[in-house]
Amino acid sequence: MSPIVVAVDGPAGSGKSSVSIAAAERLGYAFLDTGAAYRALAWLGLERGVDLDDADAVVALLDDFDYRTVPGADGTIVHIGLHDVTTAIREPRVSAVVSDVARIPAVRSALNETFRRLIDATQVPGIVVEGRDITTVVAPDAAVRILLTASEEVRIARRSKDLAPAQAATAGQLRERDRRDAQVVDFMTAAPGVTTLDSTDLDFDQTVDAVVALVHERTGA
Ligand SMILES: Nc1ncnc2c1ncn2[C@@H]1O[C@H](COP(=O)(O)OP(=O)(O)OP(=O)(O)O)[C@@H](O)[C@H]1O
Ligand SMILES: Nc1ccn([C@@H]2O[C@H](COP(=O)(O)O)[C@@H](O)[C@H]2O)c(=O)n1
Repeated sequence: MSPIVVAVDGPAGSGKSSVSIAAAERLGYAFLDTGAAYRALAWLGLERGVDLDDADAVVALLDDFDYRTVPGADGTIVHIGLHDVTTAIREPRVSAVVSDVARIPAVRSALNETFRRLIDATQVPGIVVEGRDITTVVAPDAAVRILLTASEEVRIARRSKDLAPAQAATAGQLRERDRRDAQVVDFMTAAPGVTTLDSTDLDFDQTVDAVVALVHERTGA
């Protein structure tokens, strides 16, 4: 049977991963972080010294992109081949270039196919899938579609807390990443049928509660 899909989109630092992981756990659902795949491909490009402005060279990386994920206690454990890149793909140097990879249409179609395969293979009743174009492109027919937002100021402040003091200045990087990503997909305005959840004035638990309540309301489960 097809899983219940909860699609969550939103800008950088809006809480998509952390809130989706917690909501999935409460619901007994699986979780899919689509940004991790874009980050892993960008990481591979950096490792290989590929010019990420060269679309053909980036697309060629897909032939050798052995991307694997395993659910971990704090989120998704990401491997490329035998190499654990879970931490490396979150480094500011990857965040700084991931949009270059994500703007390439052939990359988007290939990764979207991967995401749909992973969704179809879900072994539990549902899956929370988060990214930028899940509500609109990857799973537009999802049972629950959410645009998770928060003011830019609050998102930067939350992100600063995640980073080591030496890296705190890079929290502002998310503004530039949003600007570039928004040229490719619209994750700032809710498409028809998508519910906007603004967490600016909500704490973490209140935000998770709101997602879980919406899933119960929409699915009756
Ligand atoms: N409602 C909230 N109140 C306080 N902190 C929150 C809230 N939602 C998320 N956070 C915190 O904000 C930070 C950013 O969240 P998270 O990494 O989940 O965002 P994201 O949208 O997945 O970001 P990115 O797109 O950059 O990967 C985390 O430290 C998370 O715990
Ligand atoms: N559906 C998606 C998901 C992500 N991206 C790109 O990946 C980058 C990293 O995503 P995070 O969720 O980990 O921040 C993001 O900045 C986008 O460039 C995407 O295009 N579509």
